[in-house]
Amino acid sequence: MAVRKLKAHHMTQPKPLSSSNPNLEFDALKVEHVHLLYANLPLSLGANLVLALILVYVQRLVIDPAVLFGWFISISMVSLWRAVLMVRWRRNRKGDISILLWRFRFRGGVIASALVWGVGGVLLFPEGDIPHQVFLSFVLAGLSAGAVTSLSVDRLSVLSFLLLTLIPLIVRFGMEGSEISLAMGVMTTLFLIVISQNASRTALTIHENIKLRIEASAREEALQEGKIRLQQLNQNLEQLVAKRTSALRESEARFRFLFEQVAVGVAQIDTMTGRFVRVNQKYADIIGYTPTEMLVLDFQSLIHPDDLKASLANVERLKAGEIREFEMEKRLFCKNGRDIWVKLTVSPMWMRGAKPDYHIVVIQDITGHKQAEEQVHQLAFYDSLTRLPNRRLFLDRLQQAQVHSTRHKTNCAILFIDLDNFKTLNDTRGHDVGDLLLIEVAERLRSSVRSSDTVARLGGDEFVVIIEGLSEDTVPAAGQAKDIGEKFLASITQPFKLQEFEYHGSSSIGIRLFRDGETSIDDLLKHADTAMYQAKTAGRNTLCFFDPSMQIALEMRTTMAIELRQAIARQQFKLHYQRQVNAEGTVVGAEVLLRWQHPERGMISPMVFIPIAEETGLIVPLGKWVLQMACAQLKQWEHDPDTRNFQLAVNISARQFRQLDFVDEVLEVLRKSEADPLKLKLELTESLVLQDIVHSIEKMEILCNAGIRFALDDFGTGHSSLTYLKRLPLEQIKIDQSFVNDIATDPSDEIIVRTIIVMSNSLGMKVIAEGVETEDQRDFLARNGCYTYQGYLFGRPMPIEDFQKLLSRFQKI
Ligand SMILES: Nc1nc2c(ncn2[C@@H]2O[C@H](COP(=O)(O)O[C@H]3[C@@H](O)[C@H](n4cnc5c(=O)[nH]c(N)nc54)O[C@@H]3COP(=O)(O)O)[C@@H](O)[C@H]2O)c(=O)[nH]1
Repeated sequence: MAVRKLKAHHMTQPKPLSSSNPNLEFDALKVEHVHLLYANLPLSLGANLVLALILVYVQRLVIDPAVLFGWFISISMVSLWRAVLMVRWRRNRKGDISILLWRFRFRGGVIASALVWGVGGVLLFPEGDIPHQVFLSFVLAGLSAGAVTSLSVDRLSVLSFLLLTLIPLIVRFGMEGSEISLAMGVMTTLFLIVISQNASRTALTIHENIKLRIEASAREEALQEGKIRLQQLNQNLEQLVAKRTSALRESEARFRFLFEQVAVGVAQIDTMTGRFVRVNQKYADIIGYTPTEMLVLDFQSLIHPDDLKASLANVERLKAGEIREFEMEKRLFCKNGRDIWVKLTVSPMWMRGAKPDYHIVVIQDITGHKQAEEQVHQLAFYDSLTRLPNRRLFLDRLQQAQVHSTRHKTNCAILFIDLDNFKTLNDTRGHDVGDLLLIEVAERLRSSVRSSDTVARLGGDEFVVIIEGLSEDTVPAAGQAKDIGEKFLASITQPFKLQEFEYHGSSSIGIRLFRDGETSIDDLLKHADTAMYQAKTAGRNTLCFFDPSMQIALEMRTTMAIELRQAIARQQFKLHYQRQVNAEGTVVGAEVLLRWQHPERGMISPMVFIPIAEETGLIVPLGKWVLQMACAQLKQWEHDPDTRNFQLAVNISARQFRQLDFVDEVLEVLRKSEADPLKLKLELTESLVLQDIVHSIEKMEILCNAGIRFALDDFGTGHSSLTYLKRLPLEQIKIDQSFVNDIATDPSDEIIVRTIIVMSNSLGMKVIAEGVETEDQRDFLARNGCYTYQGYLFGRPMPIEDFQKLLSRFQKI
């Protein structure tokens, strides 16, 4: 019987059955027991009544009818009660009455019935009438045997029935006292024992059977339930999958609709290949391709080169997870080759791993905005006629130039340019022609400067130019500014073709040099304007500096440059020789130093004229002359045993060294003079060598191979570095006099000098100190390993005659 059915008999709250739950199993057992008991009851009651009737009928002859009647009524009442019980069980078994109560009631009925039968075994026992006694025994034994079958489901019921039914009979047989009665009693007792045992065993067997059945049912039930649950789960799962699939389809449809209908361009790009994976129509339309054409393109190839770096940097940051998305404005190339401005947003899309698999790119064509912006910018910052920056932008650039000059310590200049007689042209030829002149002047100014310089129009015929990155020193910077100003003057004096007529114009230029932020930009502009008016007053077509001393210095410079040129031809240059001595004070050589003997101004320092000679290029012939003189002197010294081993140091300027034929020229001078190259020492400065280290080394090595020696002049004042020092073919390092000056007083100079000496020694280079003026300085240098000196302590630079005279007088000091 299925457990589900068993549960129906259970009058308590139905509970799920499980073989693993012993309580539930026990409940089910009881239910089954009670059910079987009541199920067997109709037959049992029927048999009871039939047997009672037969018994009463057979015993009527030997037992008092009243007893018989009374007993029969009793058994009938008991049977009736049990029948009622059975009917109620059938009706009410699903009610709320405990199964134990039903079992109790049943047992009550059994006991009552057994008691009546047991009483019957005494009352209906005919004394001395063996056949009727046997019959009675037979009925009761039969009844007991029947009870074993119908009651053995419940051991208590069956045993109590057997005991209560048979024991009175056994007692009665015993009371009879006859041999046969006693034998019958013994036999009935044996029967009782045997049948009780059987009943017990049957009860056990039935119990086990039911238990097995229940367990099997429970297992089957559990299996069935599992199956049902699985089916339900499966069903739920299918429903869920169906729901999700439909949601996904819906979302996909929505996405596709959005992707296609959205008013911006959307594309999906493979992060690995940079290729377009999916492109909506709008995207393709913006850049003039079809979506299919775009699938063979990679995103990078469409980006304008100017925006590529910034774009790739953003993509890298996105890939690295540094940013969640980025937005930028950039240019993309269209299919027709033109570029457009787009506002672009890129966000990552993950499918598999930690790194994004795709990028979603959204673009909006903002070319129109950009053009409008550009127009607004042009109107705000540019002069509409000449397209030059206007006053606003000029002031901004001027501010930037100030910052730049402060940071880099370079000079800048403002050139204020005003066209001469512009008003007359305007009045006579009309504004259109005037405008044409302004446009043309703007173009000429623009083409005369570097793109980094600013040419602006302030209004009318006033132009301003900002020149940045001029020399650090004021006078050379002024010279550079003047050169540019003169270029402008010359350019504007070139004829202009204005419509059909040729116009000859000129301009006046005011120059204001500036170096840091001390002067306000308004003042700078005013100063340049003032200088321009000075130029106008000076007769136009000219330029003026705001600072008159600058003008004077420049003029002097110009004069000196002219005079320098003449000085070579007029042989106004002389060479002075300054001795170089060793630790013992013995002269080991000299440095040649150029002097300009000016007929009016007297002796001019090389500090003054060498920079001008450099600027004008005159240093090249001048330097060659110095070299020729030095080599001739060396050749001469060869004849004297006292001077034969002298080395002569010659200063080489940067411009001279940079000449393409410098090496050939030096070798040529040496060859012609027949001087010993080993005695010639060329002094190069650190900055000169570092300007172009590769070519410097190249040239030095060729000359070195020819026997010429090199010394590094002014060492310590530049960017001294071991790395380059090791690469240079140097014989000697010259400690700059600025360090020597203060070695006694400045501890840091002391350290620098010591370091230079140690470094030179470790690199296997000789070291010489220049500017040695005191014995203390010499002693300090000697103590620290420098044994060659040059300076006023040993002798000032002097003409060769004095040098020779002194040589013969004091070989030692
Ligand atoms: N390219 C060339 N440059 C040259 C040449 N001749 C000179 N110069 C360079 O001009 C700079 C100034 O030279 P000068 O005025 O001659 O000064 C030199 C010495 O007079 C001076 N000196 C020497 N000893 C002392 C001293 O004890 N005290 C002191 N205050 N000054 C002293 O030092 C100058 C030597 O400098 P250096 O060349 O670095 O050894 C100078 O830079 C010259 O290089 C030339 O023909 N060509």
